[in-house]
Amino acid sequence: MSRSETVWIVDDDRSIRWVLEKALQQEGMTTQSFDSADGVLSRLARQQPDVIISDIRMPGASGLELLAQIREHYPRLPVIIMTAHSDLDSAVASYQGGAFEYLPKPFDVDDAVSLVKRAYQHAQEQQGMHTPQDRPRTPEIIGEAPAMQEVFRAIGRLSHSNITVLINGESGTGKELVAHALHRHSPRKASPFIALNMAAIPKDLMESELFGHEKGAFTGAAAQRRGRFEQADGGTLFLDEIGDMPAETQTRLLRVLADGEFYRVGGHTPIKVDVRIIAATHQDLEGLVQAGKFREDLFHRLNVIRIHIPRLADRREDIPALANHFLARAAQELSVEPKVLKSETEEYLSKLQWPGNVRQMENTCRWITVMASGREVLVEDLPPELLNQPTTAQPAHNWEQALRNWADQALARGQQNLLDSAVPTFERIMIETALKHTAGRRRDAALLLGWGRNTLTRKIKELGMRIDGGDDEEGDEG
Ligand SMILES: Nc1ncnc2c1ncn2[C@@H]1O[C@H](COP(=O)(O)OP(=O)(O)OP(=O)(O)O)[C@@H](O)[C@H]1O
Repeated sequence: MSRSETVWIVDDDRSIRWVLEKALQQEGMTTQSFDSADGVLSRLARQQPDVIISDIRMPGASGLELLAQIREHYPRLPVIIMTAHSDLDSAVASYQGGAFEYLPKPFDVDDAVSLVKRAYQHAQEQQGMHTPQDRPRTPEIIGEAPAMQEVFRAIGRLSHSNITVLINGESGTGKELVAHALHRHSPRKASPFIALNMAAIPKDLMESELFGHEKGAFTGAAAQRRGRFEQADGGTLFLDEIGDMPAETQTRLLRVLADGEFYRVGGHTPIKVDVRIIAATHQDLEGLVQAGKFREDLFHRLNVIRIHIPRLADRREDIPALANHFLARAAQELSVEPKVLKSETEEYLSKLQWPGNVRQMENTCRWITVMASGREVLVEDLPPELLNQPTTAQPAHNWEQALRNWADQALARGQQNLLDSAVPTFERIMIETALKHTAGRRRDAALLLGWGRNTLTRKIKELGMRIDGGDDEEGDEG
């Protein structure tokens, strides 16, 4: 680097400022310290550093307010937010507010220094002053919907652990993005994140892909090769579409997870690795276990923490933000001006089913960027396949899926005795609906439900339901 990088340190705690100053200066960086965000805001108008590292809680403007101002006025200036360990909400907020990274306190000084260096390098790459390095920045995850907030919370909660995670969600919902975020926000972030899609690898190459092979191990093995496990040593191995893993490989994987060591194909020396596994699937793994297609013991080893990524149709409120994000990205890729959605178009897009989830949305935005004629995108400008689609018309069995999602999330939250609340709710809804259809006549409603009248009366009582008026038959109770 031809000139020394300038880093601004913002913290009301003098000892933290001091520690950071010393460490960064030792690495040849120029530092300037501030004891409040207010000081920084007034200074920024005149001068900008290369990187800012800021605490959240300070007298006056908070670090998050500072972050918001910087994002708005100096979007290229990377900000690292320091947060107290326990303060998960701030961690998530800083991440969503566009912080380059957040640094949990207390931190390791070396980590802080390497983070500052990465932030600097990233900003340089963004400005095209350096050729991109091998670590492409994972795009931020967009998600205001409650179900996505739940996902962010999980990422925050797991950010100090190396625990195995199983990610569930339909194809294109963002499983790989979340896996990558889990890695980036983990103690292993400085080590590799290696992704491998089980569905994309021919069955007979899978073992060598995962574990590597020795020279001459099989026809075509002309040289020794390190497998993905070795490449991911110290870091994270993301096994996508784990449900597609062949039975023999499952057995092998289970052994590796138990022993922490393996042999390359054709090899005789055990190789020790330290790898965190994140697996993902769009399939119902429990179902595969029951059908004998997935090893139960492997399932339990992977299913330590489960994160469910909702379908795009279950987080419609995020659709406009996602669409605008992808339009901006497509415009950047193609070096054209970004298209702008008319509000009717946004609304129309928000009502579609999106069976291909976020990936379909991303592809649609590329299509629009190339194909739409004007700068403003009208409904007519959308790809033809989106124009003749049922919109929010819910398929009749959607409630089953909704129920499934509900149960999945309740269990993921550690809830127990699910049926205690689910069954009465179910019965109450059925009874209310039937009574509505019969204008409150219990005898008829019982018939519609397929219960005897006494059963219905008993249920109404047990459920503590207050049924007002319309009951013409109280007298003939048997
Ligand atoms: N919430 C989000 N915000 C921004 N981009 C997203 C979001 N979710 C997904 N994407 C983008 O959508 C695309 C699909 O996501 P990803 O590959 O992570 O999905 P997936 O569930 O792993 O898909 P598959 O199961 O088909 O492998 C990616 O380009 C990803 O960057």
